Formats: sequence, structure tokens, C-alpha cells
Amino acid sequence: MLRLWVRSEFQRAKVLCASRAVSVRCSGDCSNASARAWVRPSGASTGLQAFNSLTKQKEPLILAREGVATWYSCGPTVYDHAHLGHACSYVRFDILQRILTRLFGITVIHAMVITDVDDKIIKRSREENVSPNVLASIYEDEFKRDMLSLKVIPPAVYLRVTENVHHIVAFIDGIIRNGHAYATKEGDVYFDIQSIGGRYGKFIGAVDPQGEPGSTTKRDSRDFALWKRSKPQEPFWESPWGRGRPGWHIECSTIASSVFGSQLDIHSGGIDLAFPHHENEIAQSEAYHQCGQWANYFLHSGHLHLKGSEEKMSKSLKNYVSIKDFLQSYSANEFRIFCLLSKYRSAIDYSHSSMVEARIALETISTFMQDAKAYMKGQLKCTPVQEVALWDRLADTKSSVLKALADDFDTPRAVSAVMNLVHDGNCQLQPVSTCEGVARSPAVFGAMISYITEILDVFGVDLLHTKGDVGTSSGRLEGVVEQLTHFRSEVRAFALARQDAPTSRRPHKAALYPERGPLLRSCDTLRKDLAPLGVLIKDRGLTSTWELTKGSESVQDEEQETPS
Ligand SMILES: Nc1ncnc2c1ncn2[C@@H]1O[C@H](COP(=O)(O)OP(=O)(O)OP(=O)(O)O)[C@@H](O)[C@H]1O
Ligand SMILES: [Zn+2]
Repeated sequence: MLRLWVRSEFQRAKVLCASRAVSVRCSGDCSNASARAWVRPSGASTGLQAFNSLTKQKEPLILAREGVATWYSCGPTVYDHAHLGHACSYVRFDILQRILTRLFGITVIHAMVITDVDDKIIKRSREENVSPNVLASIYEDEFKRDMLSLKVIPPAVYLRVTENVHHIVAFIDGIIRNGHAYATKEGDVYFDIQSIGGRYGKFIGAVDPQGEPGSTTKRDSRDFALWKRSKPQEPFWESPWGRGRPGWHIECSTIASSVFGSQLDIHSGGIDLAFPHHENEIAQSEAYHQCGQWANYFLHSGHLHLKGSEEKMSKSLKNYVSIKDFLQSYSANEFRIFCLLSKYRSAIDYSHSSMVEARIALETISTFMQDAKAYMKGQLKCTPVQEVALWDRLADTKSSVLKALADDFDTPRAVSAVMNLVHDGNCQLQPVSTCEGVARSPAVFGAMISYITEILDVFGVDLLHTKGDVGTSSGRLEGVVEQLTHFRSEVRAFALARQDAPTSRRPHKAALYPERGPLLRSCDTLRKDLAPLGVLIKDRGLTSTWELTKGSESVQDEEQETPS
């Protein structure tokens, strides 16, 4: 339903954009400096705007094939534990992909490389006294498991560099034949930056392109390695230039091209990869394919820092929190909310207090959902609800969320719209002890519950399993809590039953049965004892509801009328 509504909403914008689109053609002249300007792709507009690092501004997102986005992302270099910096980048892009798929009806075809041969892998494998293959495969498996535990949808394919070296050799050979790379007498191959003239430098920005260290026979200090001759004891492959292994940048150009051919809609990665890695990928790919614009959109995510640190979290700086350690204290849902609360392009500070903020936001939503359900079931009795106003607020929220997400995936704005809806819903749920004859409006709360569940599900936040996040992964355990609460409710209702006639001490109200007092006190004790264990029981008149929390709750004594 949500998707159909969205599609019709964006149909108009789509037609307008498509008619303005300019076609991108392979110029065949990669040295033409004027070809540096970004050209709006031809194809189908999605109605979204995305910030394109190639133009440093928001551009209409236009896909070569209607309803399909080809998406390549640089994966990790697997020589150490995956950390929260990785989590941040891959969860943020996962959220973007879910938005495209679920809200805008776009099929995302996502391919990711795993860098499993590299200087750092070789160095670490020597330190650990294991082979580079074994080391890489241990950390690759761990990375994939960590991504699953963060509920990141896996790409359609993961591709390892070591399984694609034959493609890489052929790709380098193609670049040499096109006149954009050269082999040295030592057996290295370098990209010839001067051969592409002014086309190099899309992402340089403030960075001074010193170039990487390498052979003294490089033609230009900025030339970078496509192929490195192997040193003793290093892994190697045979090639026309002798034994060696691929440079870092060439793996992405080759592997992206082997999956998607000469044209790509979206390329993503952390902002640290923009220069030189993505710059060099573009140079290689356009030199190989002899085209003017290989990838149409580059999306870069901001860095995660430990709060107060200038440096990004990274393996090489050893300033990281591993994903596994993080998940001992917080849940995947909470991490997603933490990510959603900032724009994907912003730098983000990680700290306990920022996680507490995310936790509180999630609990606010969960508590509203529980209360709204209790209201629907008639367990929570409330003053009359302004139903028409709530329906209007719901419709406004849907449209604000959609507008925010179509505007370069503005998730903080979308979450804020949802939180405002929760706030307004809460304001309407004013409990009363009796509601005889009061009109009820369960349907509008049902609609709010459905929408909030659905939009959070789009973001990958699974409210149904929020309970599972806090340590009760088994649905059976939830069943036990349900039964326990039900039993307690019956005992409590029995203890709160009143004697038939008013007594002289309480002439206007029938008294409770004094001998049932201990039962009532036991019900209170059970409620208080369960709270630190993460089970929050709420008594609502004669019935009770429950929800799972993080277990830090302390419960006040209920003002019960204890039988004397
Ligand atoms: N702190 C971070 N914040 C956001 N994204 C990050 C962070 N660290 C790494 N990434 C992103 O994760 C992906 C994989 O990065 P990579 O394996 O190079 O991690 P790394 O820890 O930076 O490693 P190294 O320290 O060896 O460079 C890249 O897209 C990178 O931009
Ligand atoms: Zn890459």
C-alpha cells in the first residue's frame, strides 16, 4: 500500500525529470578536459534528489533502467575485526537501499568487493604467523556475520579480489592498449595520469595529490600502481609483466565492470575513499571503457569518530570498538536509530550518551506502540480522542517522511516527523479510571501502529523483535511472560474483588476481602521484582499489560487499596 501511494505521488516529478535528461555518450576521447563536467544521465527519474560527490551538490537521481539501480560498494580490507566505523558506513547505506527498494519501488542490484590481498593483510599474517589466505578468510567471515547481526541486507554478490585476478590482468592489459598505462622494467604497471589530461582531479578538493611512493621510473609522481611486482615471500600471480599482484584501486574498477559492464548508476563508500581511491577508480574505468562517465553518482558517508577524537575510528589507528563488543551493550535496533538520527553524509560522534539518546527514542516509540495497543484492546481507558485531528496528523506525517527521504535521504527529518506523531498520539491517550459511555477511537490508533511499524521496518528497525533485542531471543520466553502476566492479572482481579455490601467503615464503597490482602501484596512484589529483569508490567484497571525494557526500571509502589 505504502509503496503504491509513493509511486503515484512521484509519478509527476519523474516524467518532468526524464524529459529534461541529457544523454551520456562514450566520447572515446578520455584526454578531453572539457569532458570533466558531470552530465546528467539519460534514463528514468526516481523523483529523488541525491548528493553527488562528483558535482558536490544534490542532483535528481536518474537511473539508466527504470526501476533498477546498479550499485557498487567498496568492501573492507579483511585483516582485523570489523568496527563501528564499518557498521556506520554499511548500516547507513543499507538504510538508503531499503528506502529505495521499499518506498520508491527500485530494485537495487548491489555488488561488493572483499579486499583479501593487500599490504596490510600480508603484514598482519606475518605477525600472526598464518597465511594471508587464512587470515583474510577468518576476518571476512567475521565481517559477514557482523553485518548480519546488524541486519544489513547482504549484497547480491560479494566478490573476492583473489578470485578475480585473471579479470584484473585483462583489465590492466586493456588500459595499456588504450594508451593510459605503462609497465616499468622492474615489472610494475602504472596508470599514466598525464594521458587523461585535465580529467584527473574530480575528488581532489583540499587534498594535495602527492601520489603514492613507488618506482623511480614513474613518469609522473601522481601515477599509481595497477600491478605490483611481488617481493619475496609475498603472494603472487603470473602476468604479462611478471609475477605480482594487483594494486588496490584496480580491483574495484575491474570487479564493478565485470558485474555491471561499462556503466554504473551508484558507487558508494566512506568519504576517506573519495581521494585517491575513487578518483583512481574513475580514471581506470573510463580509460578502459573509453567513456566519458563511468559511474553517474558517488555517494559518500561521513565518518564515525569516538567522541572528542579528531581521527576517524579505524583498524590501522587501533582506536576502534568492535561490532561484537558493541552488541554486548546495545542492540542492532538501537544502532540503526543512532544512524538514522544523523544524515548519512555527516560525521557522527559515538559515545555512551549518543547511544542512550538512541535508546530513549526507541523506547519512546515502543512504549507508545504498547499503549496504543492496550487502548485498542480496551485495556487502557482514556478520555475521548480527537480522532479527525489524529487522522490528519497521520496523513501529514506520511507526506513529510516521504519528502524528507526523497531529499537526499534526510533520515533525521523523517524520524523527527515520526516522533512528533508519537508525541501527538501520546497526548491523546489520557487515562481515566472509568470510561463508561465514552466514545472510543481504536481505528486511528491501529492506523498509527501500522504506519510506524511499516516505516521503521523500511529503516530495518524491527519493533516486533525489540523484545528479542533485550535478551529474550526465544519467542517461547515471551510466551512465558505472557502467561505469567495473565495469571497475575487473574490473581489480582480476585484480590481486588469487593464484598457484596458496603461496610460501616466504608459506607460508599464495598470493601475488599481482608484475607486476600497477601495476594495483592504478592502481585505488587512480583511486578517490582520483574522490573529490574526487564519485564515492565503495567496495571490498567483490572487487567495488566507488559513490555520488555533494558531492565534498569525501578517500580514505584502501586497505590493499591490493600485490604485491611
Ligand atoms: N570510522 C569510519 N567511519 C565511517 N566509515 C568508515 C570508518 N572506517 C572505515 N569506514 C568505511 O568502511 C569501509 C571499509 O574500510 P576499511 O576496511 O578500509 O576500514 P579501515 O578501518 O579504515 O581500515 P584501515 O585503517 O586499514 O584503512 C570503507 O568504505 C570506509 O570508508
Ligand atoms: Zn573501491
